[in-house]
Amino acid sequence: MSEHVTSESVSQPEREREPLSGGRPVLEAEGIVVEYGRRPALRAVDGVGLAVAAGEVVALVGESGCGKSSLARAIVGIEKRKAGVVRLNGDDVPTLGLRRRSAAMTGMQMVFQDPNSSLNPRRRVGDQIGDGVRAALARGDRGSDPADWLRRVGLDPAMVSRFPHEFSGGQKQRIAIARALAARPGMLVADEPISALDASTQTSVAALMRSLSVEAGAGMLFISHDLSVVRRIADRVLVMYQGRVVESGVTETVWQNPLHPYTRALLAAIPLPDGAGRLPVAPAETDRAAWLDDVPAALERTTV
Ligand SMILES: Nc1ncnc2c1ncn2[C@@H]1O[C@H](COP(=O)(O)OP(=O)(O)OP(=O)(O)O)[C@@H](O)[C@H]1O
Repeated sequence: MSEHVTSESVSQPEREREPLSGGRPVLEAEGIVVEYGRRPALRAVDGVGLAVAAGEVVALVGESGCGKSSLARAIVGIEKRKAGVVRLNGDDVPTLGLRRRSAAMTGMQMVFQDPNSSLNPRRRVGDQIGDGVRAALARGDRGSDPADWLRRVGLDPAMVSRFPHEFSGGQKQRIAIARALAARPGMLVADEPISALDASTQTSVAALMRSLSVEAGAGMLFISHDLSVVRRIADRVLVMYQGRVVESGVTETVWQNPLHPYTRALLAAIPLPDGAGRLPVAPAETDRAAWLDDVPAALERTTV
């Protein structure tokens, strides 16, 4: 599935830097390092920097275990950073526990993979969307009507007093998205928000996330294994491999002309219409070193 990589084949042409495709940066992260355990520590994120502009969708892709979730959690501030800084609209984002973070950092909202664990089964969906509305009000932003949010995510506003179990998985994820956006965040971080959904609803939920976040002027970091959805909704893409961003750029540019061998392997493994094909398996140990050595050239065009 993945192409053969040798030390000769990894040298890349120098590329120009791509501008941000949106406006001003809402999120800036520099030198993020996340480690787990001790002696030896596992370095899950190894010095990643990125920026996301207001109204821009940036996708984060890479094989399982490459550090995407760790990076997302470090950005939001619910994972401890060993090093690095994160700024939201110029203000430092501290690392806090989940509960303290929700109170302090409503300017950045996260959408998780499983809406069953992110929604409270015992609270009416309108009340849960109301949490988002109250967060916006607490920051001095405009309020909004939870029922109207249901309408905006394609659900019947009359369902506002129902409980989560009365909705399908895709509908629950729409409710989680409504709650996040009702907080009027500057930045939405979505960690595999469509992978737990039926294939039939994945694309529509992803497209909805894009249209609502763009409309709200929020930036979005969108983590997904589904490269066809990524191509469709992301302005830019970051390719992560073994804790580092090995390539980034405007989505279509990366698709048409991937510079890094790992990106080429990743794109070559896009699932075929019949469902065959998967993300590439990791290369042999010798090739791993070569892939990581190749990072600077592929990042030349891309530093954000
Ligand atoms: N809480 C933790 N404690 C110890 N190791 C962890 C923890 N969370 C993640 N890891 C490890 O860190 C590495 C990166 O994991 P992470 O979940 O960030 O990857 P990922 O790219 O999001 O994977 P996936 O696509 O499968 O969700 C993996 O080796 C993982 O086993």
